[in-house]
Amino acid sequence: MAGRREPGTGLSVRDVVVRYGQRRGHAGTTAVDGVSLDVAAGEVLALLGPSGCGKSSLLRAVAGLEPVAAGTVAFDGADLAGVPVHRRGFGLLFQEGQLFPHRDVAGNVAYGLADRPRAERAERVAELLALVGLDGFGARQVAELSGGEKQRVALARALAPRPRLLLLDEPLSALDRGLRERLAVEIRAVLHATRTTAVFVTHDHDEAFTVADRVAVMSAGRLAQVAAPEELWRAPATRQVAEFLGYQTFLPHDDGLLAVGPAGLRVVDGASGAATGGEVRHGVVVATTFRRGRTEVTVDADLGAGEERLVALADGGVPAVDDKVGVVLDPRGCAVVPGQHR
Ligand SMILES: Nc1ncnc2c1ncn2[C@@H]1O[C@H](COP(=O)(O)OP(=O)(O)OP(=O)(O)O)[C@@H](O)[C@H]1O
Repeated sequence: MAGRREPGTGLSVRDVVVRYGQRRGHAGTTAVDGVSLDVAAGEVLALLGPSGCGKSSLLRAVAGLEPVAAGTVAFDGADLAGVPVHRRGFGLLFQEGQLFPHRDVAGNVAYGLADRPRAERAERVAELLALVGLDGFGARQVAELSGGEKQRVALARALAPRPRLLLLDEPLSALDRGLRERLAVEIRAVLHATRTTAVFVTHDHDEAFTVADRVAVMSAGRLAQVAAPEELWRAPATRQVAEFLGYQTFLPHDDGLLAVGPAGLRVVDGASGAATGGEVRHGVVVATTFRRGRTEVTVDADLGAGEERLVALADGGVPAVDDKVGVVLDPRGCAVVPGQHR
């Protein structure tokens, strides 16, 4: 029934459309094109997709920052049409945490707690700072913080009033890669410890897989697939989703297409190649790169879809540029995209 609250059912997005620049004689841009999505209470959902696919527009529509041209956004069964941003009970966290420069760290975290008694406020601020790993930082000035510390403070500030939904828009993208990876793990831990329901927008699939219980892949304003990280990786629904996740090439397969992932190819010498039992293809080494404790070999090879430049993992020794090597598929790094043949 419209308007009735159903506690604990979480976020429900139905057939939502977001358009920009629509006026007489101009069709405008359709940024979100009929998206339906549910986020259960306590669940963390990542909205993943390439730049311009409409992730931020969808998040902003859920927040109430962008009008919905069609469809509904509801929380715990109550339609949010006409409910302004500050009345939704949602927390927001953006790329640049937008801390108040003239307040200290504690003052920033306490921002949403103005209506609480002083002692309770202080206790909650200390609790949140401990949770984000910034115990004792309360009196520090914002200007004295590193980029990662600022985002931790922004997270603590967003969580302090116990929002019923936390919306995060690329909160880590201004940070360097190592820090981003560490903070993604921390954010997941904090969201789970506080049982916060959250939607996390990112264009980085590793980040989405680290943070989220389920990942919604968006493409050109629509949802391409919604699944748990392992399932998405194991069974991408379309070639487009697989490409976006980093599957590097696609080969004919009885049930559709065989998607070859970044760990789906190995460079082998003759003996170990034969031992795998798989067909050994031939390739020529273009480059080798040592990354994350393993050697990635860039090879030109024909796996059956014409000669392509591919990345394979070195099983044994590191080959030299221009070496002719054997290349085998490793099924553990491959997935079948069902029903697609090109
Ligand atoms: N305020 C706006 N006015 C007009 N068009 C907009 C506006 N905001 C976004 N768009 C357009 O809507 C589409 C979706 O943009 P959106 O920012 O939602 O995508 P995104 O997936 O979040 O991309 P990014 O990761 O680059 O932020 C794009 O074509 C964009 O150019």
